[in-house]
Amino acid sequence: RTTSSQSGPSMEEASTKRKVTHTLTSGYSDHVRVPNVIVMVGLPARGKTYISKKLCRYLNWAGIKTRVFNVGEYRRKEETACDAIHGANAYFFSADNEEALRVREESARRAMEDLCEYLDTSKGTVAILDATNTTKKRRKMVINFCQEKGFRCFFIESLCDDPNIINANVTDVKVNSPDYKGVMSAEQAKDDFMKRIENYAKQYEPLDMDKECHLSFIKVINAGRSFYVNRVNGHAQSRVIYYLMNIHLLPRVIYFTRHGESGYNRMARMGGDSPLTSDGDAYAEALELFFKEERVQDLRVWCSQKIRAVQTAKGLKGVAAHVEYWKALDELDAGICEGLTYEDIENRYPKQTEDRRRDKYHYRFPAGESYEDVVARLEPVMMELERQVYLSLSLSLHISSNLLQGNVLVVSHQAVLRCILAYFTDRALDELPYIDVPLHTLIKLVPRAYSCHLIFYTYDATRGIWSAREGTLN
Ligand SMILES: O=c1[nH]cnc2c1c(-c1ccc(Cl)cc1)cn2-c1ccccc1
Repeated sequence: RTTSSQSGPSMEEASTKRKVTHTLTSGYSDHVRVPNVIVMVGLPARGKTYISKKLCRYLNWAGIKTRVFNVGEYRRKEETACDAIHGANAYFFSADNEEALRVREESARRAMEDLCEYLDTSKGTVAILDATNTTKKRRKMVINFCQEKGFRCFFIESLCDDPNIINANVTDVKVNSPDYKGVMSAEQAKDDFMKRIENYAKQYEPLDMDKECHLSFIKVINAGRSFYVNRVNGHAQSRVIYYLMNIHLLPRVIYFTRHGESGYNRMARMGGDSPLTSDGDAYAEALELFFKEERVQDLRVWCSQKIRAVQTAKGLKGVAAHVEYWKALDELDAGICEGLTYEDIENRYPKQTEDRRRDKYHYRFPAGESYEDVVARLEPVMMELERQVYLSLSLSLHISSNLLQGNVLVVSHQAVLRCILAYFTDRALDELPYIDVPLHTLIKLVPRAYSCHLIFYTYDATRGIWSAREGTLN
């Protein structure tokens, strides 16, 4: 049985033939998993791919298996197959180019086929159809397809008339797109792309608040400055809306570090609440110097409530605008294994050790937590991280641009930072518990359009010097 939040079942609800079954995941979120198709709507350069990729990364991190189906990529495959480079020619996207229309129809069909296979074989719960879908005719086709299959349909339309944002998009993303790379100069590519937008604009029918009011959709206006929401259905859709209302466009820097070395680290004991060693203290001092020199404006420090983390952040009161302590940032609770060495655990609890080795992400310590539990309790932190600059973005639109620097330093623990970094780097959940997060290493994360840039600063306590490297997480 599917429930609908608004009065009476909506059209696609009534026709949903698929019997909804409860799929108990790891007992944490036994939500009803109706396959959802999220359908992007909007002109080119409205951030549809940006939203699709970011949403996909967030839902997977939250344990909701999701995949993006980008029709442009199918078209490019089609073009390579027939050895053409239509994409680098705005005329390809005009409505009166018969041959082009056929290629585009074919690519949309292939994308829908793969999307259907993904949901039908339960590889995933949410599929995101990343395409313009700018006419009622096209949207009707998608709705009929979903009805036949018993998939729930949810539209995300991105409307944007702010030239600054569109320019940022075309400059950041479009000029580097495979359509243009190596085919023409950035200037020509930008020009051609603006013509491509024109071609779509002629046929564009925005989601009609009256004639399409039976559909479930959200209109995002000007990169999240305002929203219009219609007929939200079920768990996945409400998570999507909650997330969209917290993400923003603005790149800002986020720093991460574990606490300095603690007494328990030195004794190879798990968890506990031990203070820093002398090396740990040296790291805390070096961190203070680092941020004095880095001259980060309006730095906010978010710290766990463990002694070793509080001591690590102690010196930052002078350089940070604000230091706050989150229990949600405390280390994974090892329950009955708290305070034991890894050796003790292997000797005393061989079965637990084997269970953990087999599935480290879902394994929960008796009277303790699993990585999955830590991910769930971190969600408010992630939202606040995203919202943090979002607020200053809206503030800055009325006050001044220097408020944009909503930079945050997170002082936490190995397991917690693995969960947070997996979110930003789109790491698979089964790899998450093995991400390398060494002590005395400050990680600087600079978000980009579709990825993020990482810099690792390692402090050598004996020689008292920092060394930096750019790169990816191991
Ligand atoms: O609304 C847009 N219009 C044009 N461009 C856009 C957006 C958004 C955006 C959309 C919705 C939300 Cl909730 C947040 C951001 C992101 N971008 C983007 C900008 C630069 C590079 C890559 C993507």
